[in-house]
Amino acid sequence: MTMLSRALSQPTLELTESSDVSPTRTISLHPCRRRMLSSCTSIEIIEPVTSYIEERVLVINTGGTIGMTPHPDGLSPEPNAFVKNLRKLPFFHDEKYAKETRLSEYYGDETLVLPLSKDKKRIVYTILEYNPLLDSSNMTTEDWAKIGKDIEKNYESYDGFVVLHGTDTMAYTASALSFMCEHLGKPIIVTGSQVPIYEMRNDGRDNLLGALLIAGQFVIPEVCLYFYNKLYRGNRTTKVDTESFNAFASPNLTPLATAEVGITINWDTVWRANTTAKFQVSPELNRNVGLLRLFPGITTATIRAFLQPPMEGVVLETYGSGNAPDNRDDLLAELKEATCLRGTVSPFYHTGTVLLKAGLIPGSDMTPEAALSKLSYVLAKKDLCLDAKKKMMAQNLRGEMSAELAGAKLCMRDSRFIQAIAKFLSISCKEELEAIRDALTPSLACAAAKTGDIETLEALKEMGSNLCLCDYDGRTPLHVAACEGNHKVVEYLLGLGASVYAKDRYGDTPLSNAVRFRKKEVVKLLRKTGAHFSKDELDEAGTELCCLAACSDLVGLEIFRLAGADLNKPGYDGRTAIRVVGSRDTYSTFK
Ligand SMILES: NC(=O)C[C@H](N)C(=O)O
Repeated sequence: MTMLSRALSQPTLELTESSDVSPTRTISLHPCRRRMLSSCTSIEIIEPVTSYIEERVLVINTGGTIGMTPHPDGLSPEPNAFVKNLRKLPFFHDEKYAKETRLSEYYGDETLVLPLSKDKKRIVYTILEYNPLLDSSNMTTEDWAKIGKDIEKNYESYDGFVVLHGTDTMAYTASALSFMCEHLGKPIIVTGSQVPIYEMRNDGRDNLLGALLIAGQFVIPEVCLYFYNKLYRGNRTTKVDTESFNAFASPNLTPLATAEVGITINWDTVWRANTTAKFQVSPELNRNVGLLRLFPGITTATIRAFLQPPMEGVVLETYGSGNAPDNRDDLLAELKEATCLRGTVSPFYHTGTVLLKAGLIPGSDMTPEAALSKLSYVLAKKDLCLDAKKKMMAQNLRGEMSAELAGAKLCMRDSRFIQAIAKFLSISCKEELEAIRDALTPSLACAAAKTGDIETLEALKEMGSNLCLCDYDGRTPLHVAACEGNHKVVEYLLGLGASVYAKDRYGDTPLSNAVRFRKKEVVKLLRKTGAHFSKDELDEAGTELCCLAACSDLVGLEIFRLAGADLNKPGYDGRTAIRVVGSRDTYSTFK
């Protein structure tokens, strides 16, 4: 039997399952094999291609030095050159795999594939190039909104997003995107370079490769900035150097990841939205905002002029830890008149408290870029009154400022269980204790999720463990709870920011698990949180729906429908599930 005829015969072999309690049996063709089958016109022998998990990344190329070439007036972006050039570089495109799996026929010429990663994943990436490509100094809030809307439009088709961008205003764009992208569950990584990727010595290749590998392999639900082997939270960054490859700093937050011999993710630092709402983009931004930096001798006339309409909000950059002159009543009176936000605050000095008394909102340790874009985002919220907007400004929305430590937290070192293991293994240093914690707690949490034991999950959380982490098989407590249909546990984990996009080693998400085990209520809950089938699962659904229809498995069909599958999607032979049913009674029940 050829690979093709074996694959085609599977649907009929799998048609028999239809009970309410047993899992839905589905045929899972690897994306590359499905591509090969879909482009076949006649039966032919297909050489086996080893199946690895494919992850899809959308690269939005907005411009910047990374894709610039020299022109008489200096460097400027070169249109329609980027993909062509990457295609020629073997570490950016595996031509052999692409040919064998008919990548271009399926996804188009703008899609390339990286060589197999160390973690045995294939990153298939599509480049969406903007026209015109921009030097980032020319970017406006409209460009930020366009990026946001494109991500929203393509959100369900990709596992992660990379935004290629100039470095000059990259920290502003990353900050703005972090606020505009509400309830984000997938990585968005902004990157670029100091030297064009076309030059012999450049930083663009490393930056792009690192960003692609992280966006394709790790579910970091944040807008990040990747530069010079470090992944930062985007709204914590600022450009600090125009000459060095190490152009960005994150002054008040350690990197989320470092890419050295291996890629190490600092999961404890990753920000997770504690919401169970679906991803959406709020592209509206208020442009009547400003950034005013205090300097010795600033006049009240300058401040007054700055605060004139149409100005609706101002970020005040102060001295040191949030100080301003306390001997300048004229200046304080001007500020009192306005509603401002200042960059950082410490009630340590009298010169610091005067601004609080003048009614300004403390900005904690936000960067000016983050404070300004946050203000612009918050002021654009039409349905909020001024007080609500002020409150929102003081809240930590996307990890843009350091949270106050809410009392001493029980840590792993206090756990008798871990202590006993540490003693047994003669371990005492913090790093080793944390390594034990990280190795053991995902499995313990999965076990608790299986039995619906929220108390144990809570205890593990109290001990400092991250309930969103996966075990040795890539399975998270959410996967397990979804399989078991433990609705309460699923709700609890989603509330802690567990990712509905986490994939286990077989490429399964909590949603595909809930569908397989027919956990209808969990499917509904996961969908409410934004979970969706991947493009490949949707493409494959037609055949699976036909299988279910052939044995009148209404429960299975209903679960697929709830999970977002289109009942009109044709199967491998062009027939839809509705045609397969053939009986009016059955048809009317699931129409
Ligand atoms: N390195 C760079 O990308 C600088 C360039 N002027 C830009 O911001 O687009």
